[in-house]
Amino acid sequence: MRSPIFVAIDTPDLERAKAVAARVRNHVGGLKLGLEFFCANGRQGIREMADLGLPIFLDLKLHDIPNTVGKAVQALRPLEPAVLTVHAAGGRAMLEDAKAAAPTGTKVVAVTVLTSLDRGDLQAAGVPSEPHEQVERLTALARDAGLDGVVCSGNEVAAARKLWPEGFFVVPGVRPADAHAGDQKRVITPRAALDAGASILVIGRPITQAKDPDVAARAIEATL
Ligand SMILES: O=C(O)c1cc(=O)[nH]c(=O)n1[C@@H]1O[C@H](COP(=O)(O)O)[C@@H](O)[C@H]1O
Repeated sequence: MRSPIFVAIDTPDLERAKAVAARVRNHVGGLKLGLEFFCANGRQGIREMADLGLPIFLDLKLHDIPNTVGKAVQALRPLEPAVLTVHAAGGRAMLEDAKAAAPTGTKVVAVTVLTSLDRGDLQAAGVPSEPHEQVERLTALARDAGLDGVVCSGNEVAAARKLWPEGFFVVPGVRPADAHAGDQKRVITPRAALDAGASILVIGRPITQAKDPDVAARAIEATL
């Protein structure tokens, strides 16, 4: 079976991205490319990474009015990513337009509450809820809008899956027991995330910043 690990290749440097991906390709299930990579390398860069033969998770976290997001997703159609992200907070109409514009084979998933945020950050933004309440609320919104799944932390994925048993659950903020959390506030180990119901795990720095990314990916895989 393919590994549930999608490695987050967060770099603007195409050659470095290719080198890291080539090192870890046998121990991960796919490549996640985000804003940093896309702003520097665009659609051509995504195509070059797709040539390595692994599924591509295009993490652009689109969040705008429905028309703009729908047109942006249309512009991305030729890339046929395996997974594409939008922000659930964009609202139901935006989520529906994103899904309608995506290729049939693309899973459109909605980011609920970023794993870098905690209760205090939500309060400061005017959201008077605990992260898990807000994740549940936005998971129900994404489900009702016809999306394929959501992104949430491993702390909430069990509750979110209860609301949406057939949903596709992406869990970032994943840290092996001895790793630094860095800017992530809601973290979980890879094993615990899978046990709680994650469909795939997004793991970046614990692999990409390791002295040997392949060894790091293998060590994480061995814990699953
Ligand atoms: O959508 C995401 O992938 C995402 C959502 C979220 O809530 N938190 C989050 O960290 N991510 C992404 O997951 C990756 C995490 O990277 P590391 O913290 O280095 O493992 C980054 O590429 C983030 O952009």
